[in-house]
Amino acid sequence: MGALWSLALSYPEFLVAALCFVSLSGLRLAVRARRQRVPVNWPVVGMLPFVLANLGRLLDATTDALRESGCTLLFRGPWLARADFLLTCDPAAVQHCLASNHGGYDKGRDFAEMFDVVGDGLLVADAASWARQRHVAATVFGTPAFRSSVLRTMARQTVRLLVPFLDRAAAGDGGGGGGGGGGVVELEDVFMRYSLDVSYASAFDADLDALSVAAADAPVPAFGQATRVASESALFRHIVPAWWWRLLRWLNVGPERRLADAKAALDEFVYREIAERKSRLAAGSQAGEGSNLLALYMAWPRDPGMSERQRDQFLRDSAVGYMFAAKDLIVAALTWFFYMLCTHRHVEAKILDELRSLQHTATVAATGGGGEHAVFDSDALQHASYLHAAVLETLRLFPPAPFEEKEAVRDDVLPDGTAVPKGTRVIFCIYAMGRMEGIWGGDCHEFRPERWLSDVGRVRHEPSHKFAVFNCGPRSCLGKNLGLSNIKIAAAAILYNFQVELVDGNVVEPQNSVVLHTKNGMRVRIKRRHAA
Ligand code: HEM
Repeated sequence: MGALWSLALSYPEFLVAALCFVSLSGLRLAVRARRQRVPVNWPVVGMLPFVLANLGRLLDATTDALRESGCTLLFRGPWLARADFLLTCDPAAVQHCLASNHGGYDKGRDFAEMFDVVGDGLLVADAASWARQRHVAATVFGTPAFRSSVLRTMARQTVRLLVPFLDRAAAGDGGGGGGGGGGVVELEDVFMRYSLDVSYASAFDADLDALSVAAADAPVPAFGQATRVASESALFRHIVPAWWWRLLRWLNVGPERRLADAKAALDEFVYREIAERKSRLAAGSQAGEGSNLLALYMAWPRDPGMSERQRDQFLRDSAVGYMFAAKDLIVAALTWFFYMLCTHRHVEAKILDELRSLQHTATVAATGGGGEHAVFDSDALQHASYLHAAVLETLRLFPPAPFEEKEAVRDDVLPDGTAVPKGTRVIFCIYAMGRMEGIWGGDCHEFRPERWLSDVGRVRHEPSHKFAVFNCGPRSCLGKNLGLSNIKIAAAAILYNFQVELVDGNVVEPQNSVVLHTKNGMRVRIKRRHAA
């Protein structure tokens, strides 16, 4: 060091030249960073400045970067942070990694650690453990009694909770007040409570009533909030270097503390529920029977190699995984669906026409307070093709799970020739896929349900490597049809009976999370739709 310093002092022109070189390189990178949308790879910090500079619009900035890089780019994290990953929105890569070469890609131990709130459950399992759990889940989800019980639960919670809650809000009692008739509600919060009530009842066969009129002003139960907190923390763990969030976890501060509290809330609740059922079963009651998720999992023959503790943990991980899979994604889908309808009134009008033509199939339900409302169940909505198309179009632009992630278990090459060394994390940006001209055409940014309809008005099928919202290949979503039914049942009930208008000044934008929640919620005015 001393020798270098004396050399620099003896030959100052070297020092000046070195300084000029460093400054010019820095300047060149800075100009490139400003001009182009592809992230610049800075010395030491890698592409982290791109993330920090775009924190307010991470998904759109990532989409722009992918568009400019031809759909695939290598994201460089800070030096020594082991945070490099391959980012892609190329349907051929999706097909290759998630379907045809599925065995070459795992979720990976890093992912399981980042998403440890679901324990060793299906959502993070790999290899033999995944195959075993997938088999159990596919059997449970495929049980006709389970499916019809979940569909009944969706319609029941819509009639007894969602519609009365909004009816009360429309009468001006929904909190938030304000002029213009009707009442103001935060719609994403309403969906969070509703979806909690649906998934809770289908998992545990008990009513939580988080959306009851009586609970309107109470905070969402800790159990319900926990899944959302965990999703935000999972993204945080993806963005910052692993040593950083591990340190925060060790210190139990910041987002890691919130995550620990969320996990404790989930554990306390689910383990208590399991213990109660077990003791009722031991006492000879039929409490463990039924077609709810926990009962079906408890009835599954126990693996002889499993201890009682491991069995309880398996039940806990399965129930928590179900709440993750089934709850927050529906909330995000419903919220963005109503955002799209509020900003595309002509689509709303077409759905209403369709629902009116199906009016004879609706069930009329009393909402208390002397009011009556029409509600459609999943059978009644079988023929609502335009509604279905509008839901798919929302999911294309606002996929509830905006990213999918895998790790290469061996060296591989993507169809476009990109080399994937063993251990590389590959992140599929599903959000960007919905906004690529090369995939959906020049009008890909438009909300146009018609793109999903054939000439005779039938819903068009799109291959899952192009529309990967429910994943693609052997790990595809097991609850796709149930999820779509839930969205349509809730959406039809709301649309048919109420007008929903965005409250002025409420900017609705995506939050940085592994689930596409909104950043600040969505405040809307609810009015009764007298003309219905
Ligand atoms: C709009 C609603 C939904 C969307 C967009 C959605 C999307 C997805 C996606 C992207 C995955 C892959 C996750 C991964 O591997 O990282 C997945 C998996 C899964 N989903 Fe869904 N889902 C929805 C609703 C549901 C519902 C309602 C259920 C249950 C009733 C459900 C059950 C599952 C299960 C069990 C898996 C795990 C499959 C496996 O790893 O083998 N999903 N879903």
